[in-house]
Amino acid sequence: MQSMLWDGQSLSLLNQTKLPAVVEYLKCTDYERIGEAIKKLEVRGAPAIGAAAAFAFVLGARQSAKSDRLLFLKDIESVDGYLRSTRPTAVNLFWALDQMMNVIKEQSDRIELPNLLNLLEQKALFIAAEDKRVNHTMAEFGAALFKEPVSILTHCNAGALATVEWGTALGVIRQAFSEGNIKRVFADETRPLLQGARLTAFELQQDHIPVTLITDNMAGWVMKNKMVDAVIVGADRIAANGDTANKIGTYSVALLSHMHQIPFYVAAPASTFDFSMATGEQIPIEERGEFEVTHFQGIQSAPDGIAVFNPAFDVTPNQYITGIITEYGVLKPNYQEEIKQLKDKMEENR
Ligand SMILES: CSC[C@H]1O[C@H](OP(=O)(O)O)[C@H](O)[C@@H]1O
Repeated sequence: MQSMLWDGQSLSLLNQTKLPAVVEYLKCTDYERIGEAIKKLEVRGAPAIGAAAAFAFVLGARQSAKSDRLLFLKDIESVDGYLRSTRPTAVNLFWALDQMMNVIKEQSDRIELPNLLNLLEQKALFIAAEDKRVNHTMAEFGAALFKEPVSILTHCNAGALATVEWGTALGVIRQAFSEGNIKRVFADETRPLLQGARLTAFELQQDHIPVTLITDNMAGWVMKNKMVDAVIVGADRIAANGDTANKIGTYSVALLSHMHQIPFYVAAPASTFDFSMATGEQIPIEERGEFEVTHFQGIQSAPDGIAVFNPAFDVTPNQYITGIITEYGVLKPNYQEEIKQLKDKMEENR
């Protein structure tokens, strides 16, 4: 199941708001439509958002292509600005757009426009290919944590549908399953948009991985009853001290894991780290509309006019995180120092 497909002229996005009942691809031929898909969570998940934005940037650059170099640069700035405005929390969106803008800054006054457009497409393709490679590398490091069959709880969807392929948290689970070390996966349904019920349960069932769906308020009880050996979740932004933003409800799962002395792992590529943010206090938390909370599958489930608070993410302080699984290995506390070393490794690889 591919979250997106690039054919050289358009980006086809698997419409995740329709899953699991309907498998439908949206053929996007302009950057605004991809931006709209990110806003509406037709495509969602930090790495998937980053890759989709990179291809949107390619389409936007082609739409902006004109002989006047200054006008082209002005247009591309507005394409970049629009894409950056689509969702605020997943840093992969901004990381990917920085990668694309760097091509413009480094090359735009050195090469002809057709060659620049080709370079941009190569960069977007590289971002997508790297996501696939990184997910598999990270999965091997994560699976090595488990030497015998375990039951895992996960929250939201950090699978192939949240990335270009394979997944981060679900990538670790897929690898551990292939090594015979997954007994069962508990998937939190993940209110209000049900990424766990609609997407994680769907992905794992498709892969014949034993998955049990639970409502979010059951996580504590399955832990209390010793039905969970470890928790693995994804991430949308990790601060320089290891504080991690992820889907709303993750913080509660982390506290429950701590209370029940269950290892709590975050799985995320290096592109999810925000080295400019000292702690999680500074991570912008997206707030979404009330309809998502007052309606369940389109049916009103709360009184008219009720006040609603709908933060799409929360932040788990680093002290509740047992390890952060990356393509560079599993980071352990003291995260400040380990994340600095990760940053140095990234710069060496550049
Ligand atoms: C592999 S990152 C997935 C990450 O993104 C999800 O948020 P959303 O569905 O709103 O894009 C959730 O936080 C996942 O853990």
